[in-house]
Formats: sequence, C-alpha cells, structure tokens
Amino acid sequence: MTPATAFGVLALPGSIDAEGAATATAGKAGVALRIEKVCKRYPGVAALDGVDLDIAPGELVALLGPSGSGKTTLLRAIAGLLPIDEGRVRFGEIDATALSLRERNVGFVFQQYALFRHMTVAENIAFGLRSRPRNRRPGRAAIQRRVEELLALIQLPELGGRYPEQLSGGQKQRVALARALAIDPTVLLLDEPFGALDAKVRVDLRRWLRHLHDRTGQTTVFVTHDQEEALELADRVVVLRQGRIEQVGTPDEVYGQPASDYVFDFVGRANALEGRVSDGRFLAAGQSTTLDVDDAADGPATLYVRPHDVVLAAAGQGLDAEVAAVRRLAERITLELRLRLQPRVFEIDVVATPAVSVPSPGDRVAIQPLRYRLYPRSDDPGRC
Ligand SMILES: Nc1ncnc2c1ncn2[C@@H]1O[C@H](COP(=O)(O)OP(=O)(O)OP(=O)(O)O)[C@@H](O)[C@H]1O
Repeated sequence: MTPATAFGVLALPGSIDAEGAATATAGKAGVALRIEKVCKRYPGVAALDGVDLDIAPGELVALLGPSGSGKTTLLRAIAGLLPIDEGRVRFGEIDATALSLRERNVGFVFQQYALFRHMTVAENIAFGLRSRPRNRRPGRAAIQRRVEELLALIQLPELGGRYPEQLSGGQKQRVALARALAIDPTVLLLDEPFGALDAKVRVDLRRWLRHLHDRTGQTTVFVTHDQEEALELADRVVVLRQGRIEQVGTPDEVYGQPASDYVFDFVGRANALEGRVSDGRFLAAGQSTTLDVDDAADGPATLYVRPHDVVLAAAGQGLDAEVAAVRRLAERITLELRLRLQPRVFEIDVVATPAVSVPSPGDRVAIQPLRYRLYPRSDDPGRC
C-alpha cells in the first residue's frame, strides 16, 4: 500500500464538497458507524469472528487487545482496505460494505508516518484535496486556506514549507493527522498512531489528540495495544480477543467492571490467585484464610485483585506472603510478593506515611484483599 491510496477522494452524500473544503473543521458532527456480524477468515484463523459494534457519531473509540486479536483487521474492514467474508459495515444510513476506501472517504493514519518525502508539509496536507477529480477539487486558494487552518489546528503554523525529514517523529505524526483531516473524512481511523514514538512524546500526543478530537467532533477509531493509552484517550474501549469482542465499555467500565478474567488481566494491573471455591468461600492454594465469594459455584477458580485493592494486615489476619522486592515509582510504592503455591507474583501498592513502615525484601507479611472478582470459566465456540 502506498500512502496515496490511504485517502478517500470521493465523497459520500453529505460530506465535504469543493466549497466546503475551506470551511472550519471545528464543530462538525461525526457519522455513526455500525459493524454487523463481520467475519474475516485467513487460513487456519478467524481474524474477525462475528464482530458486532455500534459507534455513535463523534465518539472516540479504542480497539484494544494483544497482538493477533484482530484490531488492525477490524480497522481495515471499517476503512474498506480489505474485503470481509461476511457481515456489513454501515456509515450512518449508508451500507458501505461494497464501497472502496476512497468511496468511504475515510482518513487513515498509519503507525509509521507515511508522508510523501518529496513533498513539503503543506503539499502533503493538500494532497487528498488536490488529487480529487476536477469537478470536486476545491480551488487553489480554498486549498491553501484549508492547509493553513489545519497547520494551525496541529499547532505547526510555521512549518508548512518544511520537508518530512526536517520534522521530529511527533511532528510527522501530527502532519499525518492533518493530511487525513484535510478531506473532511467521514471517519478518522488511526492504526497505532503513536506506536513509533518514545514514551514522553506518546503521552503528550495522545492528550493533544483528545483535545483535537474535542474540537473536531470527528467519529474516530484508533488501534492500540497499550491499555493506558486506551483508558486515557477513549470515550469507549473495545477489548478484542481472538477476533471477537470481549467487552465494550467506558474506560471506567472495562477497568472497574471487567466482563471476564481476560479483560481483568489485560486492562490495568492485575493479580491472580489460584484456588477453590467451597460453600461461598474461596480458599487460595497454600493459604488457610478464606475469602467470601457469595454465589460462586464450587470448584477450582482463579480470583482476580487489583494491586491498589489490597492492604497490609496484622500477622495472621490475612493471606500469608513474603516480600520479594520493593519498587518505588515516584509517590507509589509497590511490593512484589510471593505466596506459597501461587505461580504468579502478587503486587500490592502501599502508601508510605509516617505511621506505616514499608516492609523490606524477605519480610513476611499478611495481606487483605478488599475488592476482588471471580469469573466462571467459559468455552465460547467460534461463530464464523
Ligand atoms: N494477510 C494475512 N494472512 C493471514 N493471516 C493474517 C493476515 N492478516 C492478519 N492475519 C491473522 O489474523 C489475526 C488478526 O491479525 P491482526 O493484524 O488484525 O491483529 P492485531 O490485533 O492488529 O495484532 P498486532 O497488534 O500484532 O498488529 C492474526 O492471527 C493474524 O496472524
């Protein structure tokens, strides 16, 4: 794929026309997206396995999941960059399933900037408008106004005359965004847009993108495998697993009420304790203290706990553990604990106050989980 094919130049009814190209981006309402029972198979794998997803106009949605879970495939299916085997993709009232990328008029940003090296920043941004058919191409002055407006929007008003190689990675990615926005896309699709940037620039740029989105109101879908990025940036997070949606929810919902052990483990920091449930009590392997788990069915189970939902307890008043390591990260202190017969390290966050002395490696401690979750084991057969 060359960058040139990443930009739609034909408009869906109701999207930007030649005159509209020069109008302000701010305040535009986005279009609704509907993904219906979408399947995409490759030999030996269902990359998308019956995906249903509704995205509201103007929403900023993150596709989150580990490598191979289907994030990029879903984004490309929305873009029209790859044909799907079954299902439908709707842009508002329009069935876009059979439309090409260009006809869908999407703005697509790749992880690696994909700017044209031989064009200036301004020429790169103008590219999608300039390559429209003559009858839909805005005039030279309108394109120039649009480019200036976008350079201001991405906060690089002075850099229109530079070439991509004269920009930092973060600046290049902002230009890639401006180029995608220039055509006033029906939807904005971003594939790991900050993946190639260093940690500090990533954090700055994602906050910047959130502000930009709040101004433009464009329906936006972005792929990330970084749960922190998804939680901080998105209105809603779609957690994918092996081509299926495991949970869709606000950042608070997927973090605070994970629908499955998979989501609990993938979104946020998690501890897992292996054990058994019997008569509404969970007994972790290697422990004698039990935890109340009300309605859980009897049998082997794994209990999930966040590091900040555990406190240190008096000796004999909780689960028995040994401190393996102490990590200090700015104001947060994390204890890495070993529990007998438990395969995973167990982490807890402690706040050091004058009244609480932080244990040292080798100390024995008792811990009390305050909030925790058990999930039933499920085997979901494939749909495609
Ligand atoms: N062109 C292809 N041919 C064969 N299999 C493919 C192809 N593209 C993707 N797959 C498979 O489809 C599944 C989903 O891939 P996809 O690239 O969507 O995952 P992802 O979540 O975006 O992963 P990553 O974070 O590594 O980019 C994987 O098992 C992958 O190996």
